[in-house]
Amino acid sequence: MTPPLIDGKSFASGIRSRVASGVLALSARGITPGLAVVLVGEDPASAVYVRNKGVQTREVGMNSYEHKLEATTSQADLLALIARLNRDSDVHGILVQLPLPGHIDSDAVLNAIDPAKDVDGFHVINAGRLATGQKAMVPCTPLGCLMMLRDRLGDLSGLDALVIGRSNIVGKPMAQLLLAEGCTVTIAHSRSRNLPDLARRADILVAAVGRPEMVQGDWIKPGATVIDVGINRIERDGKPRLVGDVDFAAAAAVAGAITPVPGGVGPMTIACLLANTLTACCRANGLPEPEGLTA
Ligand SMILES: Nc1nc(=O)c2c([nH]1)NC[C@@H]1CN(c3ccc(C(=O)N[C@@H](CCC(=O)O)C(=O)O)cc3)C=[N+]21
Repeated sequence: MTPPLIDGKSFASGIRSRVASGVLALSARGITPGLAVVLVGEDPASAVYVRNKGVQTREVGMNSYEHKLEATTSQADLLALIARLNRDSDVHGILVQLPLPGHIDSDAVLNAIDPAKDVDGFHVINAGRLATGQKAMVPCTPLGCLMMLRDRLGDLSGLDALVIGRSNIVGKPMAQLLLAEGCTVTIAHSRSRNLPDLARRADILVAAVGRPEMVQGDWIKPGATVIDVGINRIERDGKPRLVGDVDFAAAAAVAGAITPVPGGVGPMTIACLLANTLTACCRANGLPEPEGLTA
């Protein structure tokens, strides 16, 4: 029996059409949400993301502002650009593509973004708001994972959730969201002991560890919902391939539901970036937030 696949691609397209309706409703008031993306230098992982993003921003009717800076750009120049975008009332969302070059202090840059425009949800204020149950901008990848989990499982309260990965951009905010949903949350990482045993207890398993196919089929509790956040470029049989952090074929034989890579979490991340930009724009204009697009 093949388990139900969670089709992130079609889920994301549903989110985008709801964002597009929200954008259309704003146009009656003469408001167009604007998203500014700042890229410093060139990183291959970032290139994947940026390729799809500009197109999709315009597709939902938003303005897209792209700022491409040299890899040698100084931190002061980058901070000056962010200050300008913070003041620009046409810009409702600001995303600074990570990773930044080594000579730049990422935390200083992320914390310079106006928290109200922080559509990535990486500002320490937004992390703190999320952790304390206050209205925050929620990081896009965990938000997309939560939407898919709610859609699949309905009420998540009381379920055992394992998050593998402790990054600020996925693992930690994912754990906060699941905790807020009433899950019993375990946060593990690549060096955790007894990872297979922890995994076997999990009704919800979120893999965001960045190790190709690390999660094995026999780690999966039968019927569990598996969310694979990993996007790893590997070579197999001499061909470049994109794989997740989960051994998909083996896990799919046991899981109740599973996200593929590609076509799972990735497309949802971009859709949630657009959702967050719409949310930020509504908040900035004192309008009610779009329903079903926030945490
Ligand atoms: N400030 C910041 N915020 C981010 O959210 C951010 C970032 N920096 N830096 C880079 C990573 C990477 N990332 C991806 C999002 C979607 C896909 C995606 O849509 N992937 C497709 C596959 C595309 C392909 O075929 O190569 C999929 O999974 O189906 C990939 C990667 C966001 N990131």
